[in-house]
Parts: sequence; C-alpha cells; structure tokens
Amino acid sequence: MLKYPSALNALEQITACAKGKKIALFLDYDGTLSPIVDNPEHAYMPSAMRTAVKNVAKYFPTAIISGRSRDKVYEFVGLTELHYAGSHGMDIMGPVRESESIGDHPNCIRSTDKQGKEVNLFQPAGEFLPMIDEVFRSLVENVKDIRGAKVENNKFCVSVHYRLVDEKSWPAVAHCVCDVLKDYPRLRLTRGRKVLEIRPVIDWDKGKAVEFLLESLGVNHCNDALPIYIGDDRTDEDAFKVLMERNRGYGILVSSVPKESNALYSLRDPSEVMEFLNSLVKWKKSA
Ligand SMILES: O=P(O)(O)OC[C@H]1O[C@H](O[C@H]2O[C@H](CO)[C@@H](O)[C@H](O)[C@H]2O)[C@H](O)[C@@H](O)[C@@H]1O
Repeated sequence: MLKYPSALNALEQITACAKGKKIALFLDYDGTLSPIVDNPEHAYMPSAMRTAVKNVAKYFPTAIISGRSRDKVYEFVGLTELHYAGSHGMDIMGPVRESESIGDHPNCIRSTDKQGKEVNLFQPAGEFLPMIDEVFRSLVENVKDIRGAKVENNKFCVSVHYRLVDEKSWPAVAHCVCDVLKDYPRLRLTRGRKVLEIRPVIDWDKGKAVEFLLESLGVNHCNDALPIYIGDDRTDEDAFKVLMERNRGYGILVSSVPKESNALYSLRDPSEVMEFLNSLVKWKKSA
C-alpha cells in the first residue's frame, strides 16, 4: 500500500506550478466536503466548509462531482456559483460558452438552471431512467427485511447502503442485490464506502465528467489549465486516472490511511480539505 504526500505540505509546489495557469477545481461530496455519517440523509456540509467552497469558487471555476443525484447534492451544498454533476458524472449541468462544440455532443441539451441561467445539460444514461426506477423499487422490496439496509435513488444509479447492517447480514445484502441484477445485464455493480452501487453499463465515469466540464469551461485543450480533483472514494479514481494519464493537474485523495491510488497527493479528512481550499484562496489573493 502506498502513501501519498500531503497536499498541504506540497502547497508551495502546487502553487508554483499554478502560476500563470487556470486552476479548475473538482470536488467530490461525501467524505470530501462532508464527513461520512451513518445516515446518508444526514451528510450535511459544515457551514465553514460551505464558506470555504464559496470563496474558492470566486477565484477558480469549481464543480462538484458526486455519486448522489444532482438535485440532492445541490440541496446539501446550496451554492449557485458552482457547477454540479450527479450520478457519478452521468448528470452534468455545465456552463454555456459563446463558441463551443460541447453543445453538439449527443445527449447534451440546452436547459436553464434554478436561477433561469442558460446551461448545458448532459445525461448520457437518459435511456436507463425507467430501468433504474424499476431496479430501485425491486431493491427496496428485496432488502426490506434486512435491518439497517437502505436503498437510495440517485437518478441514474442506485445505492444500497449496509453501514448500519449487522456484519453477519452483509452477505444477505449482496445476495439481494445480485439477485435483482441478474435480470439486468445492462447494469453493473461497483463498491463504495459500505455501499453497493448499481449503474448503467456505459462508457462514462467521473473521469469523463472532468473532461466534459473542462471542455465546457473552454480549457480542455489549453496547456495552461491546471485541474485539481479532490475525492475519497473508488469512483474518484477514474478522475485521478484521467489527470495522471494526461499528465496534467493534481489528483488529491482524501484518506487518513495509506491506500493504493492514482492520486498524486493526499489530505487526511474533510477538515484538511477545507484548510487546503482556504490556502488556495489565500495564495490567489496574495499573488
Ligand atoms: O461521490 P460521492 O459524493 O462521494 O458519493 C458516493 C456515495 O456517497 C454517499 O454514501 C456515502 O456517504 C454516506 C454519508 O456519509 C454514508 O452513510 C455511506 O456509507 C457512504 O457510502 C451516498 O449516500 C451514496 O449514494 C453515494 O453514491
């Protein structure tokens, strides 16, 4: 297992590399901006973190990329100045630019956000919506007798939580999920933090969402763009991998224990994430 240098200790290196470049920030939600809690409905973002994210977004384009539904993560974060991608990047609301090619992307439509501003709405798994709803209902029914199991509808994917399930019943949860999934070859199963996640088999993930958003922001092909992605979970590895393979920007893993990762740096927990965001603002103000 590997340990990655602290992004806080590497701040000087990161900001030296950021000089003259356009930083774009990508933030995961659960475990990154909000601490992991037993009840997913109670994963509130501390107000000091909200202030830190609001401040950082004044200086750098900032997007949240979460496994949650886009509406749910917006409800938790509540900042209109950010861009949001839900369902592990399968539901993106991004900015519209004057001269852009992104609007020609299949599955991308013009829409308006909650403030009535024109946006690009990209939902590459749109056709899976009825299937996901059906699977959500079957899963709720299948796990209803397992104490503590909870099914969450994340619009284009479904989460089955077992954090509150007695360890002896974890195999029963997995069995229920596999039993439903066997009838849906176009859906696949991934694992998160005490959660089984069901999602469409499409070539799309958080890494692709980062590229889409960089394109929407007009910086995907700029040599002077510096994407920074901060996340704590397996699905964030897709984004770290894209940054690593393209040798651009920084993936920062949030973890208090050494883990194998495609990230370059690490932060121990959401409070260190907040410190890092505040430091970026401080650096930008003094630059
Ligand atoms: O991509 P993310 O924003 O990190 O979302 C991934 C999953 O996060 C949530 O579950 C996790 O956080 C919960 C609240 O702290 C915790 O109870 C659960 O055990 C964790 O797995 C969310 O509820 C899931 O739907 C997301 O897929």
